Order: sequence, then structure tokens, then C-alpha cells
Amino acid sequence: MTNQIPASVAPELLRVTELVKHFRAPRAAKRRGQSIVHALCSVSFSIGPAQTLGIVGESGSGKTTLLRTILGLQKPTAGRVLFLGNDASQLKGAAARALQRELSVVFQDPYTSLDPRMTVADILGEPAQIHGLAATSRRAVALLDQVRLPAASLRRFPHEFSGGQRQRIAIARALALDPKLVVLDEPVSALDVSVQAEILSLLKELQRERQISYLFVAHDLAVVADIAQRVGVMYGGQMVELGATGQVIAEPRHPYTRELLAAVPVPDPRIERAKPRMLQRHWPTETDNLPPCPHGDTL
Ligand SMILES: Nc1ncnc2c1ncn2[C@@H]1O[C@H](COP(=O)(O)OP(=O)(O)OP(=O)(O)O)[C@@H](O)[C@H]1O
Repeated sequence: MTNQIPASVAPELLRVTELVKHFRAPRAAKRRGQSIVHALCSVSFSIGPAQTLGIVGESGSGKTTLLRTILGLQKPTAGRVLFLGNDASQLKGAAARALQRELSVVFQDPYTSLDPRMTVADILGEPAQIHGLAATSRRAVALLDQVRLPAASLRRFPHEFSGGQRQRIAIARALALDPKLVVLDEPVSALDVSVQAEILSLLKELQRERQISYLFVAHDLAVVADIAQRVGVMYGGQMVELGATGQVIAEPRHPYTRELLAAVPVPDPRIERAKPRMLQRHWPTETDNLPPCPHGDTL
């Protein structure tokens, strides 16, 4: 007998519903008659346990705004973010802190995301300290082991490590409180291709070992295709495509997705196979049932 819940009835970890975020337009845009920037336009998706959803999109498509809104760093104009069934913005005190422990983040640049004045031991102990928990060196060594770095790293400072090693430290820090969901904001964009592959393979191993889920944001569709079971394509604040990775690659429906596929520099066999068949037939994806974009200009 196994206690595993079948995927079809597994509880949702994250549900984002019709998320809208508008900003006041900068002065130059106002002069062109645009008063509001529609950074997110009715974006909806969900992530289940031990799943990876990859979000891909060009600069300015709304990826950072989406992550910042999910992380509670900015309020949505409309729509909801439910994490483990809770709207974090409605929680206070111990309940809010307990929910925060289940969600962590890894940023793009491992050169600026780690405090240069802190040792690795301090960096890995900080999340526990923030939450009033004990930060033991045994726990820090276990975290280093998870990201395949030696225990001797504990006494060293970030500048003594390579970019890939720094990103391993950032991942170890993100795992410090055993979160259920890790948000990864372009985590391999600043790394060489061979180091990118190592970090992607580490993330996949960690997911298998710890059953964590990832929301993985990147510019590069090949990177997302390597790690994500599902992919969402953002364009102009909208999720123009959302579905199983193989399906989105095989049958891209939006011109921007086709552009992304054509731009993949390192051939991915699935992408290469798909290119000649693009758009020969229409497979329904999750975005087919999305409501139209509410083009109101509220802030
Ligand atoms: N604080 C803000 N005030 C005004 N406009 C903003 C603000 N933050 C983002 N925007 C605008 O919202 C849109 C989406 O920006 P966002 O940073 O989310 O895109 P992105 O896909 O993350 O881009 P990149 O890959 O370059 O980081 C852009 O038009 C951007 O100029």
C-alpha cells in the first residue's frame, strides 16, 4: 500500500486566477497617450505538488510582475493568488509566517543575490533566524550536501565561489526551510551553457528527492523545455499559451511561440522534430478557456 495521492486528485499548491496588474505609465508613454501599463492581463494557471511550470516570455512581457505579485511583493489590481488554498494577503501573524516558509525564491544573478559580507554558514542560517528557528551547522552541512558542495564551504564567502557554485548556494538557501514551492527567476541566465546544464540537472534531482514544485521563469524556451512538464508563454502581459511542454512545442499556436522555437540556438530534438509540423493542426491548450483580457484602466 502506498500513501501517495494520485495526480488527478492531488491538492493544488498554487492557483493564480485572472491576475491583473496595471501600473501608471511613465511620462514618455503618457506623452504618446498611454496612461496605464497593462503588465498582467487576466493571467490564470495552477501548479500541483512536485510539478514544474515554466514561464517563458520576452523582456517586458510581465514575467517579473507575475513573480512579484505571487511573492506578495506587490498587490494585484485584480485577481487572486491562492497558495495551499490560502490567500496570503489575507493572513496575519503566525499563519502568514507559516505560509511564507512553504515558498522561497532563487534570483537570476548569483553575484548580487548573496551578501558578500556573510559566510556561507550565515547565508544558509539566515532563513531559519528570520523565522525564529534554530540554525545549526549540521543543518547547513546537510543543505550543502544537497546541492553537492563540500562542508568546508561553510566558512567561505561568496566571492570565493564560481557563478555556478554561487547559484548552488542560493538554491541551498532557498531549500533551508523545506519549502513546497520554489520560484526561480531566470536562475541560469547568468551562467555558461555547461554550468546551466549542471544546475538544471541538480534542480531536477532535488525535485525527485524532495517532491518540491518549481515555478521556473526564463527567456529561453529550450531551458524551460528541459525542466518543465508544463509551459506558459507570456506576451504583452497575457499568457498566450499554456499546456504540456511537448504539446506547446509540437503545436505552437501563437506567433510569438513560433518565434521562440525558431530562435532556440542549441537544437533540442523535440523542438527540431516539431518545426516542420508547426501549426498543421490545432490542439486545444489550457488557454483556450481563458476569459478575454479586461482592458479597464483601473490602477
Ligand atoms: N513599477 C512599474 N511601474 C511602471 N511600469 C512597470 C513597473 N514594473 C513593470 N512595469 C512595466 O510592466 C511591463 C512588464 O514588466 P516586467 O518587468 O514584468 O516584464 P519582464 O517580462 O519581467 O521583463 P524582463 O525579462 O526584461 O525582466 C513592462 O512594460 C514594464 O515596463
